[in-house]
Amino acid sequence: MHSIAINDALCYINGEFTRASIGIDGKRISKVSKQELKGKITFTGKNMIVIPAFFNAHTHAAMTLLRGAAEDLELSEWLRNVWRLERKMTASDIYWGTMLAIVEMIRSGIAGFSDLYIFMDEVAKAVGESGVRAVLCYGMADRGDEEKARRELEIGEKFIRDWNNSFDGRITAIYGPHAPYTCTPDFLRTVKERADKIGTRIHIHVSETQWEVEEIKSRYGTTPVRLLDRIGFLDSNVVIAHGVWLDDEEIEILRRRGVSVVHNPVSNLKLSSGIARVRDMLERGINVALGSDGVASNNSFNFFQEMKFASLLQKVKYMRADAVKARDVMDMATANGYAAYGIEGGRIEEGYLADLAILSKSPQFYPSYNPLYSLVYSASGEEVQHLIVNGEIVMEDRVVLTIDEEKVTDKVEKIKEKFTS
Ligand SMILES: N[C@@H](CCSC[C@H]1O[C@@H](n2cnc3c(=O)[nH]cnc32)[C@H](O)[C@@H]1O)C(=O)O
Ligand SMILES: [Zn+2]
Repeated sequence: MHSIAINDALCYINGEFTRASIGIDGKRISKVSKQELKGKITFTGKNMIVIPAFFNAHTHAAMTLLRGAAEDLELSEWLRNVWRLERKMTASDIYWGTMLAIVEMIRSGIAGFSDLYIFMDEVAKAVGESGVRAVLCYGMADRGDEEKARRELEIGEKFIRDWNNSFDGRITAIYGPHAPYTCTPDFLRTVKERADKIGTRIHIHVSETQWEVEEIKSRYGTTPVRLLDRIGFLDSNVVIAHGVWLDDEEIEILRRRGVSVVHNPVSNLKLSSGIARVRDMLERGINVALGSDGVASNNSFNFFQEMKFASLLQKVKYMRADAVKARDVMDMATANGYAAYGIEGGRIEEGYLADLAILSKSPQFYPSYNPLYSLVYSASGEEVQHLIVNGEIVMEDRVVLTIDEEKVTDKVEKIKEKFTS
């Protein structure tokens, strides 16, 4: 008798859909079988599709608060606006903004996310209460000020001490230096040394825009990835967001160092940053995950949309329909995100964490040649019926069990007023 049994469903296993039953005990998948399984709670239904839940590998969850506040601007202009508004944010605002993000993510089949932001204690509380998984870091920027460097590092490290591995292992707390243009090489070197000492990962924005590449060249005489490599920053404990403007040699450096890259196609389009060389990276064996970025530059957490954009963009970038296939983006959205942060999830396999999304077929899933193509190219997101995270049901029949949605949207609407005055 398993605590949860999912019977006779079309399951995404090793890149294809096969009929199987899944048994869950504690926080892990304990059985994947062709036979029917017994469970205290069971899910059955001939049209059920089960996938490893998505992992949103780069976001700033509470930026839901600024969704729609700075529109049709490129990154540096957008950031100037955003940074002015972020100064008005309080700890409590961040809590409610994050809760809204989590509601949307759960409804889109996302079980876990990586967040780099401010007032991270509030983000951790929201993650704890809502039952999802997260890799969290306080976004640090020294901006060439030694005193600020010290303060930022202190906040970042206190956060790691307070929250790493909390809530039954659902939270992983890591280092989050913002970017090479807001952090000095000295600061980044210190962060890397500290991270190595305690064996912690690092998440950072790198090579997002052409402006960044030019800025780093004029300051340090080299490109962002080369700069990071020169200071000994890059290895398999580092996850970079974006990586839009990489040359061949930089891609080779990332491969050699085992760095993971998070692709954020919609945000990169919306801020007119560019289209990353995802095919080249995947072909060379780089672990590429998928992210929404903050929804002030997206403007929603819809991982089906994110997958579709990721695949379609690469097809025209390379003028090859097979540049990035449906299976590639499914893996980017699931297994690769977990792998980037060293979390044993993202696969329907015995021993893996039980983070699973159960979907039903919507009309646009018919006729059903192969659910993989329906998921990547036709889904709206409404197909996600139930979400299981760490072996617990957090959404059932599209009702998020852990969060009062109306309270959250009311609060956020009130908070918005201070940004418009
Ligand atoms: N503690 C830092 C703030 C860094 S937090 C992370 C920051 O990343 C910003 N951000 C959000 N999306 C992006 C992006 O796509 N590229 C670069 N920065 C972003 C976000 O607005 C937030 O201010 C300080 O003292 O300035
Ligand atoms: Zn970002």
